[in-house]
Amino acid sequence: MPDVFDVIVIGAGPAGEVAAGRIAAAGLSAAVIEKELAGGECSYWACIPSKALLRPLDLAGEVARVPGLTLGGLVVDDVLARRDEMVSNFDDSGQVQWIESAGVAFFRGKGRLKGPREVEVLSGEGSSSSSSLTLTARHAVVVATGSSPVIPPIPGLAEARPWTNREATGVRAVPQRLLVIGGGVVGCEMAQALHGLGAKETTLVVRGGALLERVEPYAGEAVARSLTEQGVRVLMRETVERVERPVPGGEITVHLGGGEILRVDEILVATGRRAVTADIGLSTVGLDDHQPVRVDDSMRATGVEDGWLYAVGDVNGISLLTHMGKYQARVCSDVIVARAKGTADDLPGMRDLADPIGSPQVIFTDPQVCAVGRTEAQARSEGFDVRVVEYEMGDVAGGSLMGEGYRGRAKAVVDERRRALLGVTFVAPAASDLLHGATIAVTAGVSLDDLWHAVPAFPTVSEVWLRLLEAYGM
Ligand SMILES: Cc1cc2nc3c(=O)[nH]c(=O)nc-3n(C[C@H](O)[C@H](O)[C@H](O)COP(=O)(O)OP(=O)(O)OC[C@H]3O[C@@H](n4cnc5c(N)ncnc54)[C@H](O)[C@@H]3O)c2cc1C
Ligand SMILES: NC(=O)c1ccc[n+]([C@@H]2O[C@H](COP(=O)([O-])OP(=O)(O)OC[C@H]3O[C@@H](n4cnc5c(N)ncnc54)[C@H](O)[C@@H]3O)[C@@H](O)[C@H]2O)c1
Repeated sequence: MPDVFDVIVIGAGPAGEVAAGRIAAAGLSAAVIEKELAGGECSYWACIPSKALLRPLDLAGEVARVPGLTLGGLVVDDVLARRDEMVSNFDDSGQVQWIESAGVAFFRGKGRLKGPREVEVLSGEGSSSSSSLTLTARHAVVVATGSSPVIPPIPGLAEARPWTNREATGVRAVPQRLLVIGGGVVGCEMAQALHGLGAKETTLVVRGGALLERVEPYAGEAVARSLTEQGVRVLMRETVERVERPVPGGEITVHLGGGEILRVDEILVATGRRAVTADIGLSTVGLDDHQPVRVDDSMRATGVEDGWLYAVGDVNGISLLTHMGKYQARVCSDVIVARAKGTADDLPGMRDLADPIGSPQVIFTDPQVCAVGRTEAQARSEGFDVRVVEYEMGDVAGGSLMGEGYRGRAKAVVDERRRALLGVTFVAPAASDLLHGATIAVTAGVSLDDLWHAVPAFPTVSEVWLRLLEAYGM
């Protein structure tokens, strides 16, 4: 295997894989270094397993709304077996095969910058068979090392060996009594999944007054209501003060700030994630290794002489979402290839225009929260001339056909000056596929006058688009 490549990518998660594959497809030589499993957090411990656990619960909700259908019992072992299949039983040989078939050299080991354009690959660290080699990049190094969970400094918590997203998505035996700390996306999705799979006593401790703080407030309220109806105990404005687990693996005693004492079998910590920047040698090239790697809109790291370093995905801290990391990787690869070949590096696809608009996201709770662009509060704080329209999704014919008790709400944030959308949110069961229409409208700045001619089919839930325009006064 050569040790000089045009481009070296550190981390083979979704962002790193896409970057390496696209660079090789454009004719440059590329290497990717992975210390765990090719496919990254997303494939084995995040998006894929969490959605595999949530899917049957989603479907159960759908079936329960339609008279004439009876739901059979949920067979938890089969759900877990399907999850295992979806994560390829934690075997990444298929992904490695894809990487190699794309013409990318794959190195298993820990990648660490040694200086400008030089990356050390450490294999078998700590073992007697440890080895290291140094790779050199002719043009660029791309950091795609992702993120890791933050464990808050609560006395006794780290010693109690709490679950993170890894143990939660990889669950083998569902705990009867579960405490979830954090009311963000992971907290809400995993509280729903684990409660639905048998964690009868699930308590969600939220330090603020709302769930899902980054989306429209009504979305967090709808999810809080629904979790409560499902039997999850949602404690707002509550904190965990202290934790005791005297016997490893045994019962945990949790002291809450409000004075209550809970006894649980497991704690899931879902209090956000931190960019993986420590111990990857950023300080050897003059960068802070405690912060996300700051990049410009071509994904090039700022403050590095000669501009040979790039960062895509969670590690740059812009949007912690797989599809956005992969989009950034496409932008970054095309820019690197253009700069290497000396061709124009400012063509339309070569800048990150999507992140500043507000990345699309689906939160797979029941109801689902599907949002793109700015919330009303963001738009107002940025000084836009805002008008808001809302519509009850159960009131469109397609909505009522979804079943009894189907409820949902759509909200559009309009920029009055352009008569175009700044943001759209749908909060309803099974609404995920409505989102891309909104993403196109918001990203392309389609005017409401043009949207009027995009006639939604009857009787689908997408008729809510027409109702929103009518509510606006069209
Ligand atoms: C529970 C959960 C559910 C989620 N669900 C969704 C979802 O439904 N949709 C969505 O869009 N996003 C979701 N996300 C977010 C998504 O998982 C991340 O945004 C995505 O994984 C980021 O991709 P990445 O390639 O930047 O990083 P990662 O997926 O973290 O991959 C980084 C890779 O780099 C490797 N690496 C790190 N350091 C080194 C090193 N020094 N040398 C070599 N290799 C290294 C790691 O081993 C890893 O394989 C979820 C996250 C969680 C926690
Ligand atoms: N469906 C999806 O798209 C999906 C699913 C899961 C995760 N993700 C991504 O993964 C990222 C991480 O998710 P997350 O839920 O871990 O982070 P988050 O930032 O979404 O939520 C963290 C929550 O923990 C709370 N918190 C922080 N510190 C705390 C403390 N010390 N004590 C109590 N509460 C505390 C915050 O107030 C917040 O509510 C998100 O940015 C999200 O984009 C996406």
